[in-house]
Amino acid sequence: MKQVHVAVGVIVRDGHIFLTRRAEHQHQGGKWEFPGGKCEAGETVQQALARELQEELAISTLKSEPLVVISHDYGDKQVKLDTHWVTEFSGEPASQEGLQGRWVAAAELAQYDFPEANKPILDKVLATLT
Ligand SMILES: Nc1nc2c([nH]c(=O)n2[C@H]2C[C@H](O)[C@@H](COP(=O)(O)OP(=O)(O)OP(=O)(O)O)O2)c(=O)[nH]1
Ligand SMILES: [Mg+2]
Repeated sequence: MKQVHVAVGVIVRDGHIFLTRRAEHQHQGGKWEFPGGKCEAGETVQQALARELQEELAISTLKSEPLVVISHDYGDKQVKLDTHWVTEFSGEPASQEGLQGRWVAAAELAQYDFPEANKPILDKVLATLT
């Protein structure tokens, strides 16, 4: 099965992370996630990240750096989560697609239900911010 390459942004400001909630009809629906989406043909992961954050949250990414890359097999779908810190951006994140979105304190991230593949991302984020 083909692996889906996903650009994922951990948007951080003042010890808080911006989370969005996946729509019920989507893969891993209802779970909280770090914003992002699939890389399109011919795009670098940074370009895909900037495009997705513009589309989903209407922010412009000014500075990002690699955090971790995770390959995970959900059985029905194989994903590669190419995860980046987003440390500088312009605009105020606002969920554009009718989805829920909110700033969450790092110490409260563990209370949220994330997709299975996110575990190592959470561990790294918590190790860095708490
Ligand atoms: N953006 C994002 N995706 C994640 C995370 N964790 C995780 O397993 N994923 C998976 C869910 C999806 O299969 C894929 C994200 O692609 P996407 O945001 O374009 O998802 P999508 O639902 O539009 O994809 P599709 O149904 O059209 O195939 O990566 C996460 O933290 N953020
Ligand atoms: Mg998405």
